[in-house]
Amino acid sequence: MVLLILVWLVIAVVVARLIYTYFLSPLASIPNAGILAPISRLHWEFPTEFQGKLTLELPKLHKKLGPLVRIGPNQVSFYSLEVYKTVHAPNSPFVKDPRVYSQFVQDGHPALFSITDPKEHAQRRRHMGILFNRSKVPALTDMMVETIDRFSEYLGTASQKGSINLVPTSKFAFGNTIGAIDSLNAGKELGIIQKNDAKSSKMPVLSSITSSQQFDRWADEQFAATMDSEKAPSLSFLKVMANHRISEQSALSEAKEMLGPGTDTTSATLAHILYALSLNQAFQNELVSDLEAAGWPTDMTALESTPRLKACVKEGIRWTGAAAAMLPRIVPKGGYVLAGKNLPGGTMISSSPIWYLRDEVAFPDPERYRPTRWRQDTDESTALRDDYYIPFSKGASTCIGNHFAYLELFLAVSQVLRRYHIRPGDDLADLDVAHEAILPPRREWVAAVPIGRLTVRLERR
Ligand code: HEM
Repeated sequence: MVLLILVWLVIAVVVARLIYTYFLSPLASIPNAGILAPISRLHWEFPTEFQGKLTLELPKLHKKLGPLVRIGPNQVSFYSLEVYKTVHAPNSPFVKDPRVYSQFVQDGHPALFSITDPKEHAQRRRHMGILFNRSKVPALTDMMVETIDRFSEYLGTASQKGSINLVPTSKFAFGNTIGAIDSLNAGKELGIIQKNDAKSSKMPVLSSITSSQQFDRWADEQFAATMDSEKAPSLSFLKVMANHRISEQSALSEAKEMLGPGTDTTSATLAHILYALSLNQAFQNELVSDLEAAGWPTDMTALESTPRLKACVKEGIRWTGAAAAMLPRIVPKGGYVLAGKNLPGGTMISSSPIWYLRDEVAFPDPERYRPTRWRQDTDESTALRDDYYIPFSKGASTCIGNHFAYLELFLAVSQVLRRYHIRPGDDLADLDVAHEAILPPRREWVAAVPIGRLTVRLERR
């Protein structure tokens, strides 16, 4: 009898919860991503993300269902530039969701990316400006050129055997990044890389970060070497940070946290640009002529004043959409009206900046790599284009590395072109080499990962 009552009680609670979730909750009037999505994130959002399809599927659903889609009991996805501008405004009351961003904290010391308290975040950002502001980034030019030289040498050696697949250069795995940095420095690869690469076929960033003991050891060694004035490079991120009101421990956490957002993004973009250039020989030749005429500059002002190079890189950043993640924010206490719906305080809302980069009106044929779209004179259509170009997001947490990324990409594209003529890979030899590359199929987690190969052949000039 008691058991029967218990069973009925459980059923009553479940039914009451279902009635609340589907009919009475303030989110009930928002269309659902899937029939079971409002019950638990495990029913729709988590499995879709696990497969790397969340940011690929949601824009299709938004097209059918409108600017707001419920993806979990308390989670809403939005796709509207107007809403994006409100949520990511400079003094926005929508803060980063600590449940998500805390996953990126290293050693219990939150860094810029994972700090969720707005005041603490604003203060850290001011301090970090000493390295990342537009006026400071050019100081990194020599260091970047030196590293790019070694990277170009590596490409030359690798391509002696034939076509090379650029995906390992860009494949998203935190481990790959560390491996690339470390093998460039020491000429050897760390064991952690193989382990991470094996694990990172699913949800790469999580699996990689959790297997980070070896990484921590490696980072500590790098830190000790950097702080040792005899062994240290003349310009060092860690030293500058540690000498500017940021504790040594926080400086190390900043450096570690930055490896993901700061390297996978630019390496994926570079790989996509080189691939696209291999398929558009006419554009590549024109770009080389411009760079030759400008004397292969390495100065940032000269690089960004070379219109074809600027168009090449800007379109590469748009087309690659390397930072694919949804950026979860919390609706402030008291609730907020967005897209005509009153969302209660505490709701998690998110959107991916790369959706706006693929807007069909702002960027006709968004899947095509078309640098010329950045060379049109300013008019009404370019205003829309410029408004939708938000690869680095907007507001208080807009990417602090954007000038760094531009300089790195300007230098990497131009220095690789200086040494090599980029031809399509052998498997693409039948393709017309005068076409606009189409975005290769991919999966998207925190970063975008091409499913197939991006091959090119390099011929020394
Ligand atoms: C094509 C290259 C890049 C793209 C598309 C990109 C994109 C983004 C986006 C969309 C955000 C916002 C994330 C959020 O709100 O959660 C972000 C933040 C960030 N990015 Fe980048 N990024 C790039 C390169 C870089 C580089 C080169 C660095 C460092 C050297 C970097 C470091 C950071 C950091 C530290 C943040 C956190 C900023 C904050 O919360 O104040 N990124 N990036």
